[in-house]
Amino acid sequence: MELAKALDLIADVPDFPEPGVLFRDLSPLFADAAGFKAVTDGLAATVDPEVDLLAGVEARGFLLAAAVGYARGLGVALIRKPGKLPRVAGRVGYTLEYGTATVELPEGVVVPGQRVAILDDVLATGGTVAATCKLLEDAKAQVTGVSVVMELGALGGRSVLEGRRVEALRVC
Ligand SMILES: O=P(O)(O)OC[C@H]1O[C@H](OP(=O)(O)OP(=O)(O)O)[C@H](O)[C@@H]1O
Ligand SMILES: Nc1ncnc2[nH]cnc12
Repeated sequence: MELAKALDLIADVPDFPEPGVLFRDLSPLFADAAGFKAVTDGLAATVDPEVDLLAGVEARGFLLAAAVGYARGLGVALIRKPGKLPRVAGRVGYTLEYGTATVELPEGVVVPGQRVAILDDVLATGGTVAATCKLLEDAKAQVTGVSVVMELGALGGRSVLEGRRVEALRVC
């Protein structure tokens, strides 16, 4: 499937999870075999060839990082929401378009000096990815870039990540 057609499978849902938020729901895209493949291939092409490891952000980022990791022969660091990890190497709090959140890095996953690319579905305010960059850099990893399916340009995520390589398959 053509990438543009795959991206058209993303549904816009008004007023979720709260009034005023236009939620970009990737569920129909993930459920479509050809669409999921097109987006996986599109994201895989954005990842620097020199990367050692991918980082996927819970929960939707897990699917994308796993698929791209398989396509590119790379492992995945699971960047998790609080309370899930038995051994926490680091923790960073941040604000989201609709609330506050925390991300955690598991122990024994990142080796100092490793080059890591971050994968997620949506870049909105950039809070999640900025927190993930800090988490990885606190662990002495080198963040090579960020790849997302959709960037919500009006929410300014790219400016929060100034100086970083940010690749989006679609900017809305
Ligand atoms: O750029 P930001 O403003 O930080 O927003 C983007 C983040 O928000 C969504 O995750 P959410 O926290 O809703 O979690 P989920 O994937 O578990 O649904 C999305 O999957 C990104 O991770
Ligand atoms: N509008 C939105 N749609 C989907 N995921 C999001 N994460 C933050 N804002 C979002």
